[in-house]
Amino acid sequence: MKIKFYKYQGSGNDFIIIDNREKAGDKLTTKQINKMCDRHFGIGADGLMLLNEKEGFDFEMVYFNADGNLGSMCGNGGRCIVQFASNMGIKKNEYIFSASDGTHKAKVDLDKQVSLEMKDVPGVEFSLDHYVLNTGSPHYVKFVTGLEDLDVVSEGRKIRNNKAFVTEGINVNFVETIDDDHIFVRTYERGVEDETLSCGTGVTASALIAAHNENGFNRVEVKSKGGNLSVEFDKISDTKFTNIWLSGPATFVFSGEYEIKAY
Ligand SMILES: N[C@H](CCC[C@H](N)C(=O)O)C(=O)O
Repeated sequence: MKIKFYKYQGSGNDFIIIDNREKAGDKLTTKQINKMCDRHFGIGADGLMLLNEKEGFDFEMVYFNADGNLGSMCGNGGRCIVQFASNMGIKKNEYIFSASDGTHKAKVDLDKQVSLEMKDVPGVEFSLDHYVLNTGSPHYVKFVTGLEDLDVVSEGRKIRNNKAFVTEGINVNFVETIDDDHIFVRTYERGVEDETLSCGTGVTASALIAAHNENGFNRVEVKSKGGNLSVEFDKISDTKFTNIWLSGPATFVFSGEYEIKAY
């Protein structure tokens, strides 16, 4: 059986998207999704998304990690699926869609940048050398220097697999401060079990922790290996954030048909 797919990328975080309004992707198994995301035997991607119809929303986003399992919220994926919806003829000034962590608003700018409202962050756990918070997905944030040369895969994997996180998994972000309102972020992603070129929920988590204004409005520019993003938010206190918007490019790359094997 063949399935039509679309490939998108948002700051180098790349996704397969399936228009599932006619339920073409409903029966995909974990193994099939994993194979489609495989960079040697499949299309290649960090994750796969289904765009579903949902009553009361412009659409629903269902996100799978490259390992084929359902993931939690994906910030770059969310921005890509909004661009996809727009390209598929779902035109809105402001999108409202449903995802694993709740309702999201989004906007596509004239220059095709996509801004996505992330869920509020009600709490942050502080530890001696790192922070843990949930921006739709769970994130570990650690400030470092010399990030360009850090072995993110082995350092990230160690943290992701330590006793506290091994069962649920966690995404691990290493952050270097460039100046007051610029940071550089590299992320080891659970479910991909590798470094990705950018992780939207990770960039968001890192920006919240790096906020330069004590309270009130903040804007943090974030460099990732795959491109630049910005995060705007209102900081209520050191642990509470609201009105969080992640913005950056989200681009169609190619489309095609994939031959699905029976696994
Ligand atoms: N790449 C994604 C994060 C996916 C989260 C996933 N790795 C999980 O923890 O289930 C992003 O742009 O936010």
